Amino acid sequence: MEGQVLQLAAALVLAAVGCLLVRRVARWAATLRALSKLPRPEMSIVGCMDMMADPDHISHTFTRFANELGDIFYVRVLHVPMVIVADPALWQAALAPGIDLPKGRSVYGIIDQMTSPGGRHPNLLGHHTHTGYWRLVRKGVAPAFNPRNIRGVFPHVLDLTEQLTAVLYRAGPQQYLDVDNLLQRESLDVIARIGFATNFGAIQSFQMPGESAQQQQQQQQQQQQQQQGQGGGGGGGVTTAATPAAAAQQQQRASSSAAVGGAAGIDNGIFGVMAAAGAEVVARLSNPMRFLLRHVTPGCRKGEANLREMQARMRALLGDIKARGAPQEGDTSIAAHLLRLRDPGTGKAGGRVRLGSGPLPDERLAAEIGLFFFAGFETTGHSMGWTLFCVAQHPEVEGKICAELDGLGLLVTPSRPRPRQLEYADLSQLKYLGMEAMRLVPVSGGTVRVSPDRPLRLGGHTIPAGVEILLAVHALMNCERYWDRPSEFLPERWEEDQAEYWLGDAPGKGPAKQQAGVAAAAGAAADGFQLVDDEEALRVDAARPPKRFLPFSAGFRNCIGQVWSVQNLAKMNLHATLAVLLSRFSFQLGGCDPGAPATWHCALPRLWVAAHLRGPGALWEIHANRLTMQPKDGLPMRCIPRARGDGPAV
Ligand code: HEM
Repeated sequence: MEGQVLQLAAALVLAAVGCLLVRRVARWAATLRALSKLPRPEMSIVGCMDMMADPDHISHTFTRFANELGDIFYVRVLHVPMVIVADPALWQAALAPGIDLPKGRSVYGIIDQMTSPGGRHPNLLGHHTHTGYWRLVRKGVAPAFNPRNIRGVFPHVLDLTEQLTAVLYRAGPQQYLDVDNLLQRESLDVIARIGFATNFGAIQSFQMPGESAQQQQQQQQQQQQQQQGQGGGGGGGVTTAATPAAAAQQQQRASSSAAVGGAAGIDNGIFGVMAAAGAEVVARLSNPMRFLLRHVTPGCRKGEANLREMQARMRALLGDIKARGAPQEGDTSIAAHLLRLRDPGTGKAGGRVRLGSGPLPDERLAAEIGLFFFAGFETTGHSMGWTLFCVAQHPEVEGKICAELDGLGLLVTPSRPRPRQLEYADLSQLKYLGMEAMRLVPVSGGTVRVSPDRPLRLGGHTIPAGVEILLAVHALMNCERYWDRPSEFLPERWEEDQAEYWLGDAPGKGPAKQQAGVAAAAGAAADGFQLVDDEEALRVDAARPPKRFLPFSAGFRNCIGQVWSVQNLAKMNLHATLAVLLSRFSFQLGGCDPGAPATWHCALPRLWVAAHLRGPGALWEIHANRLTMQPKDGLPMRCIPRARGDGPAV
């Protein structure tokens, strides 16, 4: 009798599992049937394996598909379909307030695994916009990034830039340095300093090629003493305050530096810890089995250990912050805003997160701190690196930047070896830095959303429920339909009025007709995006032409480092650092120069970059297996001080 009951139970369980499987397979088949009306690139049965085997970066692959197939198409990642969108109007529609599609878990779930053990405490980035948790954190922390606060932390950025230039001066003009690595370190130190009043010492722990650890330590000590002596001034060629604003800035820099300068720093190895954790995220994205095998195979165990190490560092940093006591009233750092977060007590906390009435629990705070570093340092560092990469290959552009800096009295020249110091107000005068390299080589892949629990009309196509949609930023900003000569580095394109917007005319076919463009964009938006059964809910602001330049994404879920449209953290750091670097140095790429060490040459020349970025024979690879778009083997450059008079003619 007992045996029969067991058999019956087993049969029922099997039947239930079978039903579930059949339903899943039927749903999957229906999804593919519905998507089959969308264009799809030719692929073998294993779908994305072809893309993974493709040595090109996935962002370039999607741009190529967008040029060939149109603004919306789909690919299969093994059996899982993903819709790719490259059209500005559809981007605008998908991110419009009131629509704002939920985030796709296949990507953000893995980022959660980096910031909390097993991804148990999802961070800000992956939460749905409509959850109480996302609103609480985003609204609570955004003021740290408002223009007044960003202006206030400008002296810190200058101070760290001085540390960076000190490394370059120390290296001398003959040495090749991995400038991309240094710029990431600078961005990491900036976030640590201004966000968490902590000295990570990532710039100072940069090891010069051929330098022993002992020599490096001595250099660090010397540099620290020098900074304390100068009140944080650093070792560059520019320390003179020419205006009262600069004098006040210098004073502020001295006190800001002193505020953190004495702190020992969590650990100099932090840069390596962050990089190893980032690498594991990427490994899990291409192979989600790594999570399941995290305690089994040696490789997966190591990857898990790297994530745990990063989490431990973030918990240690939180402990350090809490040990300072409750944040002061005027403290506008990210840390202070995080510590002040309280559940408003609406009882409407969304998702799986239940907020109590007290402060956020430590594990959530540590996860958010980890996210701010993860989201901010590589993105900003590589964006600066790519700008120098492009500028180094375009002497005419470098000449224009120098002319701009010279006009402001900021350029180091043989006759002006100690120009005045960069001021916050100068940043808005620098028109030539920034945008074009971010368009051509956007570091972020875009944003991954998912069609909600009802089918979606997008660009005239029906997308079934639960399908992930990649708003592909490289495709958007490099598509031939929306840009004139998209694969060329042409900073002058930003001199045109409204260059950020897609105004409707096909590029290269006559002047943009704004009115017609707006109408076309509005038509596409209204027509192109509705929930099948809820059109009214998805009205799009037809008056606005859609943007075609969105490196920071858009809408509610745009980058918090870019939350205000004026100078914000990402842009301020990028502009200030590049202005200081280019006013003092000319950068020469390794690989363009017969004197460059052979190890910097790519073994297999990847001609995409050479062809597209017009490098004079530069054999550069973009790392195909990284989340952010980054140079494969770093960015070897010689940094030639301008005061020697061997920079470009201005
Ligand atoms: C050039 C530099 C940067 C670029 C290109 C960039 C780009 C982006 C993009 C595209 C997103 C949306 C991601 C998605 O939906 O998947 C994003 C979100 C975010 N970024 Fe940035 N970012 C930069 C710098 C920073 C900095 C400096 C910080 C802060 C220290 C930061 C913090 C964040 C956060 C917290 C989010 C999530 C916001 C939310 O979901 O509400 N980013 N960023």
